[in-house]
This record gives sequence, C-alpha cells and structure tokens, in this order.
Amino acid sequence: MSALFDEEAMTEGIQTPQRSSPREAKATGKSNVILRWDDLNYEVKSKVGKAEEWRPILNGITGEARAGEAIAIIGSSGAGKTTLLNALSGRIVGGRLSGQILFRGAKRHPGSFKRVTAYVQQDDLMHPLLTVQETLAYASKLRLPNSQYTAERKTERVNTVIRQLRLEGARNTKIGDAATRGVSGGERKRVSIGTELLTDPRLLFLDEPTSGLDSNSSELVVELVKKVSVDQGIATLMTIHQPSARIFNIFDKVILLSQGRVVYFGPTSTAIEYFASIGYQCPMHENPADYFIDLMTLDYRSDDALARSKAQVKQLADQFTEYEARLASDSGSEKPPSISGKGVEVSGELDLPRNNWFSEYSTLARRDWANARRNVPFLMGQITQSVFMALLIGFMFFYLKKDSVSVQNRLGVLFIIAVNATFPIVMPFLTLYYKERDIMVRERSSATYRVTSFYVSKFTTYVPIALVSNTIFFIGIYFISHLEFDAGKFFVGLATFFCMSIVSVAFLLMVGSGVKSIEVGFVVAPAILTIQLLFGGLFANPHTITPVLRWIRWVNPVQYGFSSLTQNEFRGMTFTCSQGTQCYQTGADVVNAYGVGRFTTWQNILFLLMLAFVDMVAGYAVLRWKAKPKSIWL
Ligand SMILES: Nc1ncnc2c1ncn2[C@@H]1O[C@H](COP(=O)(O)OP(=O)(O)OP(=O)(O)O)[C@@H](O)[C@H]1O
Repeated sequence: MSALFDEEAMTEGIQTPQRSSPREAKATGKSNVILRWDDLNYEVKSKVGKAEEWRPILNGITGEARAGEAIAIIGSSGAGKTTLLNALSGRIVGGRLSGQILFRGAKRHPGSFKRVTAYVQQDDLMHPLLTVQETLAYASKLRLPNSQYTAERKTERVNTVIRQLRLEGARNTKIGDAATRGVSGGERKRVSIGTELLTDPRLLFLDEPTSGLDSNSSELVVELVKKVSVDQGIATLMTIHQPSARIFNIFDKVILLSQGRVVYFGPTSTAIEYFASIGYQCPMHENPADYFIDLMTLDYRSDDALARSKAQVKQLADQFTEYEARLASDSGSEKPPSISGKGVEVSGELDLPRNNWFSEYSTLARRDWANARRNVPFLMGQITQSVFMALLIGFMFFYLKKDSVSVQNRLGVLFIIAVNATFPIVMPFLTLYYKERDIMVRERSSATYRVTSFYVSKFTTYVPIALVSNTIFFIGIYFISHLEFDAGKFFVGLATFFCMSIVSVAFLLMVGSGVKSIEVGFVVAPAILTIQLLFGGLFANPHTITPVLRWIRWVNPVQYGFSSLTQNEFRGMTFTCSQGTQCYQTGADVVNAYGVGRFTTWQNILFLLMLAFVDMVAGYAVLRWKAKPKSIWL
C-alpha cells in the first residue's frame, strides 16, 4: 500500500461522523456492505437474419461492495463492464434485467438511490466557460440541500473536494473545450469526480475514468479516488481498461469479466494466487492485469483459435463458479433473502432532499448568465449581425416616401422585420441550447434538479439577449428606412417585434427539446421557419390560400407579426398617386388588399403571446418525457 493510505490519511478528512468506517463496522459487528448484487442476468434483443433472439450480455453475476473498498471491473472490450456498472447504478436502459440488487440491505428507491450515490461518466460534460471553483460551487448549490447545508458549509465542502482532488492549482482555470484552452485532461476528470463527491456519496461508480489520460494522470486519478473512498467509507466501483501494474495494485478487489461472466472476483492481492491454483501462473515480470485480460480475450484470428479461446473462457468462468460455491459452503453463507415489492426509501439520515424550485431556478439562472456573459463570440456575433442587417436593409429601403410606389417597399421592410425576429434568433440559440440540454440530461441523471427550473432558466436567459440584439436591429431599420415617425407606432411596432422574438425563443426551445440531435434540429427548424415565411402574408394573400393549408395561419407567428406591423404602420396613412401605378389612397386600402386585417394589432400580439405559451408548454412536455430516466430497476 502506498504512503497515501497511511493511518493518518485514513482518518483525515472524514466528513460524516455518523458514517461507520470499515474498521468500526467490523468492531461493532455492523455490516458494511453497501451494495450487494445476486445472480444478475441481462439480455438484449438482437436480430439474427429476420428473426429476433435474446442475446445474453451478463450472466449470473454475484458480488458485493463494502464501505471503503475500491473495486475494479476489468475485462477486454465487449466483456460487459459498462453494462454491469450501469445495471448496478440503475442506469440500464432497454433489454431484460433480472436478479437482485440490495443497497444497504434494502431494495433501491430510484430517486434517493441516485441522490446518495454518484456516477462519473466516461466523457466529461461540463460548462467550458466556468472555472473549476465555479463548476463545483454551482454543483454544490444545486445538489446539496439547503436544509442540511448552509452557504458556508457548501463552500467548505467545495474547498474540501478541491483539496482532496488536488485541484488547488487549477481552482481559477476555466474548464475549457475544443475552442477554449482550459484545464488538463486529468484535471478535467478530477473536476468531474469532484462534482460527484460533493454530495458525500455512499457509492461511487466510475466508467473508464482513466481513458484518454497518460499513465501519470491515470495513476493520480485512481490513487485519489481510492484515498477518498477509504477516508470517507465510500464503496467505489470502476470499469478500467488495461490498467498498469501499479494501478492494478491500488484496488482492493477486482472483478474480472469475460463474455458477461465473472472469471474472478476477490482481493487483488490473491488474484495471482487464485489463477496459479487453477493452472495459470502469471509470469514474474508481467503486468497481472495484462496477463488476465489475455487469458479472457477471445482470439478471432482463426476459427480454431476462436473455438479454443471460447472454451478457455467458459472453463475459467466455470472454475470460478465452483470455487465460489466451495467457499460459500465452507463458510456456510447463504444468499440474502429475496425482497419483493416497491423500493424502500433510503433512511432519513442518508437521503438528500431536493431544494425548492426557486432555489434551483435562481442557481441555474445565475449559472446561465455567467455562461452567457462570458460567451463573447456569441454575443458579438448576435450584435454584429443585428447592426449589419439593420444597415443593409435600412439602406436597401432608404428613407421611404409616402407615395403609392413606396407601399411595396414599406410592406417589404415590415415583412423583413417580421422574418428577422425568427431565423437570426432560432438558429444561433438552438446551437447553444443543444449543448446545454446535453449537460442537463447528464446532471438530471443524478436527480440534480427539476426539468422546469432548467427550462424556465433557459427561457429567461435567452429572451433578454434576443431582445437586446433585436432592438438594435429594429431601431436601426426604423429610422434609416424612415417608417412612420410616431411614438405610438414605434412602441407598438417594437412590442410586436418583442413578442415575435419571444415566440422564436419558445419555438427553438420546443424544437431543441423535441428533436434529439442537433443535425436533425438544424433541418427541422429552418424547414418550419421557411413555411412560416411562405405563409407570412406577403407572398400569398391569406384569404386565397387553398383551404387545406389555411389552418397554418393559426400557428404562424410571421403572419400575426406581419399583420400587426402592417396595420400599425399603415394606420391613418394616405398616399399620393402617380400615373401608371396601382394606387392605394389610404393605409386601410393596403391592409384590405393584402388581407392582413383579419385581427387587430392587439389581437395579433395576444395570439403571438399565446403561441409562445403553447410552444413553451409543448417543449417542456416533450423535454420532460425525454429527460425522464427510463432505466430498469431491480
Ligand atoms: N442495449 C444494448 N443493445 C445491444 N447490445 C448491447 C447493449 N448493451 C450492451 N450491448 C453489447 O454487450 C456487450 C458488452 O457491452 P459493454 O459496453 O458493457 O462492454 P464493455 O466491456 O464496457 O466494452 P468496452 O470496454 O469496449 O467499452 C457488447 O458486445 C455490446 O455491444
């Protein structure tokens, strides 16, 4: 054991006095088994030609994880490591799972189990523009209950985690991503682990925490996780790919998996001895992990080699089953009793209640604003395109006159204003939303916050940004094109434009929530916006559209917006007629000719607000349904 795990280190930093350490548990005779799983079987449907059959992925897996233990799940690619981790952590989706899993001796309750356990996924999804300290601070505000943690205790908890994971040097460094340089890969992984450790979990699952890291960073990650597990009495299970000999020896126990069966589960220190006892002596200077993986890997180089390796894997798994049965009969241990019925809530002492909606919302809104403020390229892009479009269109329709020739141009400007409240908002914000939605799904998998608080926070962050950049556009075009200079008309026009922008934000949230991938979202959103534009009222008179398609007007914000802007602008106007042109004498003539006077300006504005509401509710409903964990629970 390395110096990291000396006596002093074992006791330093224990955060929960009520939790019994492995040693205390032994002394008091209290069981320190945190998780026990029995006879786990998992199969998925797979197609064989035209027929479908159930393909086994996990086969009769049994084991347990105790407080303070770090267990590695090792096996070659496709052995079932991630599947086992997902089954144990309650994240398996689809297929058929059977067997029994007990958390502290009781059946798991999905909500509270997820709150008091932690899962670190292989890819670290975090906000790139936040610093390490901020990432952990926001996570502590969202995940630690206000009823049990004061603001000072939350800060203390963040500082402890930063210290434990040796992140002091990177405290104020941004997380970063492909576009922005940030923390190193190892630090990033440690931040990911840190956000999970904040809640002081009983069980920690990690999926390939060392993948993509160099050997030193990998070793540091595993050593630190092991130290925290010992210090805080956490049972840790991690999948790991080809660990070095040094990393292998850090683990207390190891589960060797091959073809969904356990080939060995027990102390790391006795693995070599066990394999030697069944005729597989690990050579002196070979990494034991490599040696075991070689034994368990199927050899696809030829049919003969494949048959031989399959037989060997089967033999290894059978031998271990016999070995376990012998051990069980020697010690007289029995399987735990089956527990049926609904899951039991984790005891009050353990469960972490959720914070109230306003607390979640205000933390998420502050985090969203911090992200938005720092996203300078995005903000500059929005403002630049608003200024550019205002100048381009303003000068295209420069200083409109009040003759009948200008009517067409005036309608053109109004229509462009209406359309500009859709595309330039929807497309850029949709990109942002997709990134943030993925982080939300990740955070929600630990039951971190409600979908509504996330959704409303996105709406209240995007709307002001959209309104500010769009106001620049509206004011620019209004004065350069010389639309009717009248305070009342200006503000009603601006109000219409604002309402259209709000509908656009609601629309993008709906598309981003309903359409799974950004690639498809980027096809669906412009297609719908183009239809809105075509039926907007300028190209085709709404009264003459084929009856089958007439319903589109009810759900078309461009039509409501264009109608409102047109009526507002042309109200009370008169035009001088020049010879040889079609002549509208009054604004009312224009409104009638274009068929945009069905509803009044204010009615159109009301319809816009109603559309925004409907889009919001539809987007929320679909997001809630999609973000709902669909895992199978035992
Ligand atoms: N839902 C599923 N549908 C179809 N096949 C599945 C499903 N889940 C797992 N599998 C299959 O089960 C096997 C084990 O997958 P798993 O991801 O657990 O392996 P692994 O040991 O973690 O591999 P790797 O180290 O390559 O990630 C693979 O062959 C995989 O294709």
